[in-house]
Amino acid sequence: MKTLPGIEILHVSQKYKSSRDNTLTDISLTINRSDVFGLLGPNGAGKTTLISILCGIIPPSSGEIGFYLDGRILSESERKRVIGFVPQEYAFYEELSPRQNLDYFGAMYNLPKGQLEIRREELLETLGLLKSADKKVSTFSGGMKRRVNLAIGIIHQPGILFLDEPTVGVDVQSKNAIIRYLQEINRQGTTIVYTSHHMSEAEEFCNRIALIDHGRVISEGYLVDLKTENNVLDLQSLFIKLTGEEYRD
Ligand SMILES: Nc1ncnc2c1ncn2[C@@H]1O[C@H](COP(=O)(O)OP(=O)(O)OP(=O)(O)O)[C@@H](O)[C@H]1O
Repeated sequence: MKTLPGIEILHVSQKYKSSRDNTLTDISLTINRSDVFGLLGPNGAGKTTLISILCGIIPPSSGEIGFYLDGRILSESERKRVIGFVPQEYAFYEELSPRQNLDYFGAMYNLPKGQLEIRREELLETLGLLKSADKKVSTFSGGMKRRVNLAIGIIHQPGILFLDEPTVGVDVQSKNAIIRYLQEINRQGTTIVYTSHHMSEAEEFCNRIALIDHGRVISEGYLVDLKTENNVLDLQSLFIKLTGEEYRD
């Protein structure tokens, strides 16, 4: 894929009414169409706030965000169709089965019935959920719930996908399955923006990153370049070098 812009973030700042200081200050980033882009940083850095703004869940206090597809800027209604979001919290109905959940969320995107059925079965199979497809999600393990959460976020085949810690609290098998699947859809053309606290996972998965600390971008670029410039061998060392050793809570 060529290096075309996917998302342009210009001077985004955010101040919650209840807090004294800005949570985000003057964030400007360009995310390319072909990227797996990691938003990384210590606890409380502002990653979830930024991803929530990018998904349109909360408006920024100031600044602008442009979404591009095939080199042209998307309208508000196009954005809603093109964007997918996999939140950190589970976003499904525990009392429903994966099949019922996918039918419900697919209908919310107005997917035609036949198309939805094909997509639903494809996702259940690829994410290893077929055998439990009619059982209540409340009975599932953490790894299975994460995979249901992912399936729901991508039911409408988004062109731009945001994921907030998609592999938190899951075993290696589920983590690998999720990352492999995300790599595949990125190869097929989906822009991916994700947050994680797993540095080895992010190192394997992302081509570009932004390190956020105290609500500001303190470093951004291609991971290989950042490691060379900072004379470190891995992402974890880069993270510690740039954000320090002290606790953030
Ligand atoms: N709705 C809100 N109202 C007020 N303050 C908030 C709200 N949401 C988040 N914050 C504050 O904004 C700061 C950034 O939080 P955010 O969740 O965006 O960080 P994060 O980088 O995702 O952290 P973590 O890695 O712990 O998930 C924190 O100090 C948090 O307490």
